[in-house]
Amino acid sequence: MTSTAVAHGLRCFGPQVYEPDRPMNILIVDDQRSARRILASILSTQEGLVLHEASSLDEARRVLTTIAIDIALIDVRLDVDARNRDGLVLVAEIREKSTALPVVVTASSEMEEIRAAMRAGAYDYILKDELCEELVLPIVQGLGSRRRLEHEVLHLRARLAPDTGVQGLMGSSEVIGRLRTAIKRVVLSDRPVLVTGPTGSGKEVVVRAIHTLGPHAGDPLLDLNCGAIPEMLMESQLFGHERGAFTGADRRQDGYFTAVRRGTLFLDELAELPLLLQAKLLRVLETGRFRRVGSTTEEHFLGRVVAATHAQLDERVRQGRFREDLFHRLNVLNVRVPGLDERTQDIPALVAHFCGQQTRPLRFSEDALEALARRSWPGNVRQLRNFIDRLAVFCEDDLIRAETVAAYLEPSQGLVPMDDGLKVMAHSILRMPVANKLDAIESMLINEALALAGGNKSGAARLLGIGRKAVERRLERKDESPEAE
Ligand SMILES: Nc1ncnc2c1ncn2[C@@H]1O[C@H](COP(=O)(O)OP(=O)(O)OP(=O)(O)O)[C@@H](O)[C@H]1O
Repeated sequence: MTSTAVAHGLRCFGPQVYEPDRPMNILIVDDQRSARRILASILSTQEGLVLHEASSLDEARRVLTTIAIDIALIDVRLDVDARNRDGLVLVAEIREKSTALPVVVTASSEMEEIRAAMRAGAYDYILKDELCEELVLPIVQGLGSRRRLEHEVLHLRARLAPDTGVQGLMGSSEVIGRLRTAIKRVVLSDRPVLVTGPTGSGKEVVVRAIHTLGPHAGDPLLDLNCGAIPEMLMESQLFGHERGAFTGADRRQDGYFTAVRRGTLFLDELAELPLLLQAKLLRVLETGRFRRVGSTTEEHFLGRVVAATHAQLDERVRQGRFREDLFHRLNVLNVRVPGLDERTQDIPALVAHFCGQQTRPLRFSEDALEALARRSWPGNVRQLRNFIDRLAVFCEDDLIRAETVAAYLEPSQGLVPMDDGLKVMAHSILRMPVANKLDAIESMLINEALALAGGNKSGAARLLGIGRKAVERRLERKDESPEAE
């Protein structure tokens, strides 16, 4: 086998990486070197193509496992034996397991073979007795345009995402903007994704957006809670099982790895996955293959794994409760969903969204929204949603005011604890476009305190929690500073 491109090291038969500007990978499969050379010399006149060659079915499979092949030109007979039809086997396998576009290369006298190839899913055929630029290049160029269009559609879909796939993700803060960008980036790859963030922050919403925006949104999104079922049962749910594999296995059963097809397998609460299954999952991610319980035959996993956890996985690794190699494998594409306290600016949009889901009209006054922003939300967006659901049931007024918020909040849900409150404040101050933030904040605080105390320095000092002299010193310093002139 010769391969002029660096292998992408991807995970399964027909890996997909959507990069519109990358060169087109062409695989020439023929047992005769001279035939491969002729095709290669015709194609080498074209820019933007990277050629790969394979002389047998097995070699072709190996190339397809490691390189994102776009077009495969396949001789039907891959052996001196005239009965050999390995090329047709390859066409069928490619259509089942890959996004490569197969084209058969055969003699014009073999009409039956051509028909069989088209039935197996070949996109076109090239006649061996007419191998020339005029006939080969239009086919390859046509399929190349098709592939580029597919890539472009994916990119455009991802760019238009604010109005489509991430529409369930409410909020307009900078933080949520960055989250949307991260989602759109990971959609362009087919590697596993790890979604992290505190409980109730919206990890599942993010996983759904990744699936919806991806190229296989029409295939299933299956979710499995790794902490909810016993290990044995989980293994058979994930991998499927053969008839008689264990007591009660009275028929062969597909698992999630099969049923998901090219869709998304969402492993929720990943940190709870038992160690044995962690090893098995790693193998699937590395080889793209798995075995049912009780089977000796390997099958291909075609979908994408997206895992979520609110646990600190690196901490679990240190404790020996989570495999380091699996952590690194998954952590390549990490999407972090921030907690609600990091994006209190999103509260009005979230409130409007959840109010819109009620069966009665409900709205919040400005001061009520401010009161919500001052509270801590350890249960994050889920807790906010539950709070609004509760108000919708128990509160008679349609307009919610700050007093109502205070009355209906759970007693345990006090104001933001002082440290946390200061932290949230510090986060937003640090993002402000102000040159000297420390000075700006100090003078703002002093001015506010003076205004509240009616210009009385002692009153302002009491509000600030410092002495009157300290207030005066700071006011003098302010007057002397160059900006004050
Ligand atoms: N940005 C958001 N916009 C709209 N709804 C949201 C948003 N984030 C979360 N939600 C809603 O909040 C609730 C909790 O979200 P979700 O289940 O995605 O959280 P999670 O992080 O997966 O929680 P857990 O860690 O407990 O599994 C859901 O009802 C979800 O629809």
